[in-house]
Amino acid sequence: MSTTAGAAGRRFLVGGNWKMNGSKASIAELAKAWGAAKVDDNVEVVIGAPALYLDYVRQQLPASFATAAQNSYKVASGAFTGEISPAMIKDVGADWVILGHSERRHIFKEADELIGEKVQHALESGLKVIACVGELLEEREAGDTQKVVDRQMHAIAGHVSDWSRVVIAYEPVWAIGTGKTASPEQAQEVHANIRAWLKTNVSEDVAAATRIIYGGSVKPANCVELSKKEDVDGFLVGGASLKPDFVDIINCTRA
Ligand SMILES: O=C(CO)COP(=O)(O)O
Repeated sequence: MSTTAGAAGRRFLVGGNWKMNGSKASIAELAKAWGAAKVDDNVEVVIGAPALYLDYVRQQLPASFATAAQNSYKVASGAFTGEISPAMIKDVGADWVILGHSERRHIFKEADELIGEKVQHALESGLKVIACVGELLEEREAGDTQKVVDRQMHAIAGHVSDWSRVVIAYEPVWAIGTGKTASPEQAQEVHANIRAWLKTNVSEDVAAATRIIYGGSVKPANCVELSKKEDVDGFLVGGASLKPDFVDIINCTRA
């Protein structure tokens, strides 16, 4: 899609996923750079910060940037050492949570069903959700990309009460942190298939309205071409969201 609200009317969304990176000093520096930059205000920006810094990030970032946690548990409170809840995320002023990221799935062994339960509880608690799907390299090479993504979509969709608060992030695992971006054609193919899956399994309206964003080695140098694809409604950016020129990615549909 070449404009910030294309023919389908989906607002372009650029998310930053800082993962386990940053410090108070680096956050203050980034916030200063971004605050001084010219940012396309048609684009929705969501910054996923480490939970510990959410409160600080909310204070530092421009008010138009929303904030996200990178994970949350499936209940509001209780004896779950080390976990955080959607209620806590909201309490510190963040509106979003990223769930089902491939690092949660593969390093921390989160299963489809748990991710579905987390999505359900986050939505019931009033958060907006960036729900991630994506295949491993061996799954792509075996020709199983769509089978894997469909299975992950099924586990998420069964728990969604309000699709207007869900964004799907397609992040092929082989493209994350590797410098190997999916080509615009590869991204478009999977995004179109996800939209078709939504049409068949949820509804035509949800399929048309839901934003499907791409993640995996997105940077200023490749974001413009990716953004031109019809079913690419934004990005979830890892490493490049820790740099001042992340604003070039936010502004990519103006390029
Ligand atoms: O995992 C990602 C975003 O959630 C992508 O990370 P990179 O942009 O560093 O490849």
